[in-house]
Amino acid sequence: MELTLSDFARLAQARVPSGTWSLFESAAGADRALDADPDALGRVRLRSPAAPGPERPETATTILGRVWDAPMAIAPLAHQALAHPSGELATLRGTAAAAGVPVVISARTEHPVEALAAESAAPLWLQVSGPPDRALAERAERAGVEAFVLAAEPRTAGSAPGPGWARLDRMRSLTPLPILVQGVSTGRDVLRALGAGADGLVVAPPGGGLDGAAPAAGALPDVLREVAAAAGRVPVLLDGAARRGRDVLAALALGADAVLVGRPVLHGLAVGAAEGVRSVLAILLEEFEDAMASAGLASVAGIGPGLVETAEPTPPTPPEPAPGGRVLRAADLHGSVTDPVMDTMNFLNEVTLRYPDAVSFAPGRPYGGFFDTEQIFTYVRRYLGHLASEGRSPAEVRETVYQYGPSAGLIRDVIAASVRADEGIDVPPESIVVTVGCQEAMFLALRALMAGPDDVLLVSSPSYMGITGAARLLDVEVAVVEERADGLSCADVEAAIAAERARGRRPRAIYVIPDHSNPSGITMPLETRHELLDLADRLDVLVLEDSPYRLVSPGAQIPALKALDRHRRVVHLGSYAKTVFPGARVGYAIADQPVLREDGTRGLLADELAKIKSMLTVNTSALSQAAVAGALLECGGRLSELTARSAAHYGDTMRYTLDALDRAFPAERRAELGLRWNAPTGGFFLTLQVPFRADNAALVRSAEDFGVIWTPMAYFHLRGGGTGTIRLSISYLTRAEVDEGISRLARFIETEAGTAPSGARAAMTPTAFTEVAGGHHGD
Ligand SMILES: Cc1cc2nc3c(=O)[nH]c(=O)nc-3n(C[C@H](O)[C@H](O)[C@H](O)COP(=O)(O)O)c2cc1C
Repeated sequence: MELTLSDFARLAQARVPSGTWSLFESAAGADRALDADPDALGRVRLRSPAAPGPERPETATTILGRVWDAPMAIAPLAHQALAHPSGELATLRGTAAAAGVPVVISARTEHPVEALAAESAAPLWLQVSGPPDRALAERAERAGVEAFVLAAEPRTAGSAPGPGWARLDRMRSLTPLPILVQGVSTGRDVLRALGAGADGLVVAPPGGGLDGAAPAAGALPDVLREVAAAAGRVPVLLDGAARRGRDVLAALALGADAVLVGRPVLHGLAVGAAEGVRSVLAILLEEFEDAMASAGLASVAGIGPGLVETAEPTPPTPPEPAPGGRVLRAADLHGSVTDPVMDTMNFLNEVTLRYPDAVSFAPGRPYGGFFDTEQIFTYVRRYLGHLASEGRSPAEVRETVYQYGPSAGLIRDVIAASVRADEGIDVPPESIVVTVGCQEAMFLALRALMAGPDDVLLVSSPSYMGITGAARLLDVEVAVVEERADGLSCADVEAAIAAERARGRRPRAIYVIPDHSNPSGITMPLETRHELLDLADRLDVLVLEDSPYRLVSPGAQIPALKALDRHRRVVHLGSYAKTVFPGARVGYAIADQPVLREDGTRGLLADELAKIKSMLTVNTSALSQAAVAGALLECGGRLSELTARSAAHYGDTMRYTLDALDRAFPAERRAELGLRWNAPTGGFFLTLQVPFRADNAALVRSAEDFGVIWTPMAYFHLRGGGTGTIRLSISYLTRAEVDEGISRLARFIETEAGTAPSGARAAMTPTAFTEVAGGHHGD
């Protein structure tokens, strides 16, 4: 008869004194109650496959860069000598004999870490409780420990214990090894842990929160799902409750990456020392293989939420691989998929979703108060009427909107007239390509200009993520020119070009946002614009000018670089997202640079961009182009007339926000705190230098304790920096929201600067929260 883990439990109970047995059951010493619901995983219903999987599925998995034989590890266990005198040493031997999986050594071990390491063929992780200790961290590293597990702070009756985040910070400063945080049980815990630099999470069963927050109310599957969803790419380990191989499968299907096995190991130890531990793990592993095979799974990567049978409809899940089929590994996909540049904003978005009551200074989206659904129809009709007035027949008008259209765009003439009227940019329609948002214009320009591996794009830093993301997608090398306090310096650009050339590279273009930049809010002075154009001419580079905020900023604007461009050095990347509406996804490129082809014919760079576009998006939606052209025609091509109201609104909100900051931090207080901000004359963004580290951890504290969200400027610095600066977007907020938001921000800043008592949120009235509800994704 094949033994199961419950057989081992029974045998163990018979062997150990009853006091020891009740200690194991209650786990006195684990600082928390175990298993609010011991069969939580057993009750998870798994779907049966259409066809069985291979008899011996692949159980190996990669966690924190190491391959494990199976998605399980040994939980931290004190008191092992009560199960068998050889205790942890036998556990280490038994584990190594069964499978290459880590053993987490309890913080309460009685053995020096060196002695355990000497005994261990299994990877060792070390649990750390109490204040992190440099000497121990160093000894552990020297002994070959591969990761640390930061124990949850003990709960104390009636009082909330310290959250333990300072310990994580401290531990982070002591070791380069991965640190996993134990005891997370809510999405909020996850955000805090990730914000403080955790490399992995150990999920507490319901009832065991990390920071003394209310114990997770949900059942284990819900808790696990929530944590796994918030964790993203960081591994999630479920702490306990696996009693059968099928439980391991259920845990993984709910989102865990592995499970920690506790008491079954003690049972094995009590029954047969190292051999008992080996048997227990071998049984669990074999059962796990069987469970995978019955679920039709060939490998651990194929385990997903689709496996779980649910009563209520589930959100769409990634497709299961066909039985016996293969799954794609992210590591085999283009590097952009896993590049942190590509998901910098995810954390911010996650925070925004988690704290919907916070006032958010993060989103760079236009104010919605001026949108009017009917207007879309008016605009489209206006453009169709315009086509008819140009002599097109009804059939031709119909074809224009219903059919594919020219790749370069339908509305180039309307755009050419508009940029002439508004900006004094005098270019023929043929030099324009209408794109799917400005993002496509960037993509086309980079694709056309960046011909080989030596070509480099210069980008002023802090940088807009759209351009660095597009460069990453295209494998384009980026060289950074750091902005100074007052913006880009041409001497720095020249030095960067020289440095790149000295490295054998060919700088092709520099990307700039000259007006009210995102993210810094800085505007390039007129002299610098002339200087930059001269420099571009002299050093034979192009300037990619992206300037979406000009016409939604109050007052006269400094001429656009393209308006000053006498030698066709500027490719202007236009956007109608802020001026008309972002849902249209219409932008454009002005690329009037002459191109000499191999056959001696000439064309414009715009022709080449259109060629590329024909293979990317074919053409920009005719309906969207019609809506935008209709808007331009409505105002006689003068977009500035259409945007006069929104420009005044944004200008007013910017001034209002600056005044609110002034009131919150009068000059003297500002100086005491070392707090500074710039005062943009337009655009959506301003930046604040703050006297503390404005990182993800600070952002979570700000959202959670003060109800205010902002963007860390460090997100926009490609080569590090910006850690003491935050970006505030004013575009989406009403005056009431600005008032509330700045007063919350002020309390947060004072607290971070160590000058005000924490817990300010508790002092706020609940109505203050509900009145200003509304958090949104940032960009
Ligand atoms: C006797 C005993 C000692 C334990 N010691 C620790 C410990 O030192 N640190 C810790 O974080 N958890 C400790 N635990 C909890 C286990 O790590 C594990 O989370 C728990 O047993 C749930 O897993 P299981 O359901 O597989 O037993 C202990 C549990 C038992 C039964």
